[in-house]
Amino acid sequence: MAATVTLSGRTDPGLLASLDPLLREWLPRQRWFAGKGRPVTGFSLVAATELLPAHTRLGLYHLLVRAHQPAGPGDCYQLLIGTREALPPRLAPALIGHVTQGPLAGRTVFDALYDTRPAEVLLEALRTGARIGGLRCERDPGQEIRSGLVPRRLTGEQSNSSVIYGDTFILKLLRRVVPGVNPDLELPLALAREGCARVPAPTAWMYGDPGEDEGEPYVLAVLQPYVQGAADGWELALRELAKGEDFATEARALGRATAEVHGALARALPTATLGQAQIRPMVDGMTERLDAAAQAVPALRPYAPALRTAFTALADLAAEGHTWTAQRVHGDLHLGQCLRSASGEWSLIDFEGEPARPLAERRMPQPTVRDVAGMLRSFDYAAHSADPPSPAWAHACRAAYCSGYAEVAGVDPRTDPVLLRAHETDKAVYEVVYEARHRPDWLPVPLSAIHRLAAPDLP
Ligand SMILES: Nc1ncnc2c1ncn2[C@@H]1O[C@H](COP(=O)(O)OP(=O)(O)O)[C@@H](O)[C@H]1O
Ligand SMILES: O=P(O)(O)O[C@H]1O[C@H](CO)[C@@H](O[C@H]2O[C@H](CO)[C@@H](O)[C@H](O)[C@H]2O)[C@H](O)[C@H]1O
Repeated sequence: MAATVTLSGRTDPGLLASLDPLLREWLPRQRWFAGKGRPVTGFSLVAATELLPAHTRLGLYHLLVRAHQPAGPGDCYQLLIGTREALPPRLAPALIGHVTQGPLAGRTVFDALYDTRPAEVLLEALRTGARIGGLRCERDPGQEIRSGLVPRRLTGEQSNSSVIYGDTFILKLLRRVVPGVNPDLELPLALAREGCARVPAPTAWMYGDPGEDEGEPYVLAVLQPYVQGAADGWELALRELAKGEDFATEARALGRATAEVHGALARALPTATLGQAQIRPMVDGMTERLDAAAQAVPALRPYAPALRTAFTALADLAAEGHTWTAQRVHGDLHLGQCLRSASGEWSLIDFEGEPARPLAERRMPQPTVRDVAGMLRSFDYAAHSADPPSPAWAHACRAAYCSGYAEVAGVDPRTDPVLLRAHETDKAVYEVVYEARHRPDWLPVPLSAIHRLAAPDLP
């Protein structure tokens, strides 16, 4: 590991000032930038660690940078910034820009996750349990990490950024970070302790010291075994749809896998009973999200009154004295979070929850139907992304998934239609906002579901 120097934003204000104009251009263009649609008005440095000396052939900074935007304190992002005199052509897509002022004047800066050496530096830090300035790595002593594994950046649309090492491990570098326990590490660790093999067990992870006035460290990165030769559920579903094949057998297996993970989470972490006092704020949250979504996406507005009845029906049941069990759940389960290994076994990944929600909310016990609703929506998504759309395919998958779930959990999610409809509606509303913000071309897919959910009794 190279010698390291810890810098502090407060003692080296020139560093961020020199990057500022470049980051203003580059950051909002990144898929993982959460503040789309609002201008970035400035940056402040939460932490800076020099991992490779800045003025050598390849310099490397680890930065936690707060991007200020109108309304609110702004989000904190994890950046791995490489500096070189010039970029070789292979790194052209990683370009952030050419620095003209301050301590890095004359250097070209780039997203260092595209480069091999910075990715090797990260793995080495994790392998050795390094402490570098405010960065602190920990690892599972029971899992071996060989040195010298060759890194390659995962391409594709992601909420974070990942690097695969020699087809053995995958490292997820969280991009928008908040201080505190992150379910993307917390839940897989708990499941590993419980002996649940449906989720890759974390091998090593990295924390960042909190900034001033922040109590808890940041979880910055998680390394886990790479499921070799895996295909994700979304790819597989689209492939079968294109061939006109049904997916019910896989959907059933996915239902069983989901129920196994839920069972292990219920054993590993606290559960709760939800009565009126807990359902009321849950329903208020769903209603507020719907109102905010209707505000942001005009196409949703005509449906809002009918969608609201899905939430009031749940509140009414609670008022009559119904109670529900809640536990920790995945929180953002969809086909893309399910990996089928070469041997046909399903694993679940990405326990971060819905990235836009506050951490405390994502860590609260919830009805397991939240995840079931996510998967049911996903079958619908696949069927309505197909040309022509295939509602019958979605219907068969949804039924098979619920049956598979019931085989393991002992309870079929369809036996509580009010709870299920409220969660599916909440999910579809989330998707409308997500697509409007990130992939406007996809907006018709959740909107078609909104149309159906608003008129549940139509054939
Ligand atoms: N353990 C794993 N084995 C194989 N591929 C993985 C593994 N974990 C993640 N992936 C791949 O990486 C992609 C992104 O991972 P994910 O945890 O969903 O990140 P993000 O939060 O950025 O969406 C997944 O869609 C999957 O293709
Ligand atoms: O990036 P994440 O995997 O954490 O999740 C976000 O992006 C997903 C899209 O990549 C989005 O999922 C939606 O689109 C999927 C098809 O691409 C579909 O299978 C899902 O059912 C649908 O929700 C997810 O909502 C978002 O949080």
